[in-house]
Amino acid sequence: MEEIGFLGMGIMGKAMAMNLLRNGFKVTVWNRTLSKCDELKEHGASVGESPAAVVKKCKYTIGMLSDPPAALSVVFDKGGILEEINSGNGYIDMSTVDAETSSKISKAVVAKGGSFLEAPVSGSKKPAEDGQLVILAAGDKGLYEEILPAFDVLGKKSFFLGQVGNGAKMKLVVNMIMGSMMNAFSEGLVLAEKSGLSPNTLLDVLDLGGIANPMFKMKGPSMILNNYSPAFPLKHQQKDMRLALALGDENAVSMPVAAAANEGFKKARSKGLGDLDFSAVYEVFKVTKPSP
Ligand SMILES: NC(=O)C1=CN([C@@H]2O[C@H](COP(=O)(O)OP(=O)(O)OC[C@H]3O[C@@H](n4cnc5c(N)ncnc54)[C@H](OP(=O)(O)O)[C@@H]3O)[C@@H](O)[C@H]2O)C=CC1
Ligand SMILES: O=CC(=O)O
Repeated sequence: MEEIGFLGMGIMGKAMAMNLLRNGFKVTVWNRTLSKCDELKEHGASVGESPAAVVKKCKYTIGMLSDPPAALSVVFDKGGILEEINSGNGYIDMSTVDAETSSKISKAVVAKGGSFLEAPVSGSKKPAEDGQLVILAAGDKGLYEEILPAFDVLGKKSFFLGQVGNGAKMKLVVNMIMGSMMNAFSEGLVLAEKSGLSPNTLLDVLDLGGIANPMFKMKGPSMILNNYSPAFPLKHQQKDMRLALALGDENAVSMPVAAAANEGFKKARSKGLGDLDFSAVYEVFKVTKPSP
C-alpha cells in the first residue's frame, strides 16, 4: 500500500503508527511536540516537518488529535494540510470530535479536491497497541475502501456509517455511555467500601453477573490500588461528555445521567486529575464531607 502519513503522536497515535510500521507500512509521522516522533523514527518512520509536508509526501494521511481545536489546527493553521491537499490525497481524521468540527474539515478538504473520511475509534491504549480498535468511519466511501488495508491492521472491526458526522456521533454516544458507567462504577466501589464490604469481592461478584464487562474487569483492580496511569486521559473523557451533551441539546434528548457524570469528570479536572486515566473520577467519590 501507499505510504501513510500520521499526525499526532499522543497515547493513541503513537500506538497506531507503531502498529502500522510493525505490519510493513511505510509511515511518515508528525507531532506538534517534535521530540515525540523520536521513538517512531527509531522504528523506521520518516518525520515530516509540518502537516502540509506530510500530506505532500503521502497519498493518505491519518490524524489522531486531542480535541476539536487540535483537529482544526492541523488542517487550517499555517503549515496545515489545506496548503498541500489536492485531488490525489485522502485525509482520515480518527480523533474524537463533534460532527460540526468534522463537517468543517470535510468541506475544506473536499473544496481543495481531496477526499475525507472521519474514523473515530472505540478502544483504548491496549487495543490500539494490539490492533483491536473498533473503527467508526463515515464520509467518502471510496476512500474508506482504499484505506481498509490499514484499518484491518489498526482494528478488529470497521463500520461504515454513511455521511460525515455519523462516525463522530456514534463515537460520542458510545463514550457518553462509558463515562456514565465509570461514574456509577466508582460510586459503587465507594459504597461497598464505606458500608464495610470488600471492593475486591464486589469486583468478583460483578464479573460473574449480567453487568460484567471488560471495562470493570480491566480498570477495577488498578482503581482499588489508586493507580491511574493514563490509557484514556480524563480530560478527553470529559470533552466527550461535553460534546455528547451538546448533541443531546441539539436533539432535545434529556440526559440527566450523562449530565451528572459530566459533573463528576469536571470536578476531577478541577482537582488537577485531568491528565490521569478517566478512572481517576473514583477519587471524587471517595471524598466525604466533614460532619458538621
Ligand atoms: N486514549 C484513549 O484511550 C482514546 C482516545 N481517543 C481519542 O483519540 C484522540 C487522541 O487521544 P490520546 O492519544 O489519548 O491523546 P493525547 O493527549 O495522548 O495526545 C493528543 C495529541 O494531540 C496533539 N495536540 C493537542 N493539541 C494540539 C494542537 N493544538 N495542535 C496540534 N496537535 C495538538 C498532541 O500533541 P503534543 O504532543 O504536542 O501535545 C498529541 O499528539 C482524542 O480525541 C481522544 O478522545 C479515542 C479512543 C481511545
Ligand atoms: O475513547 C475511549 C475509548 O476507550 O474508547
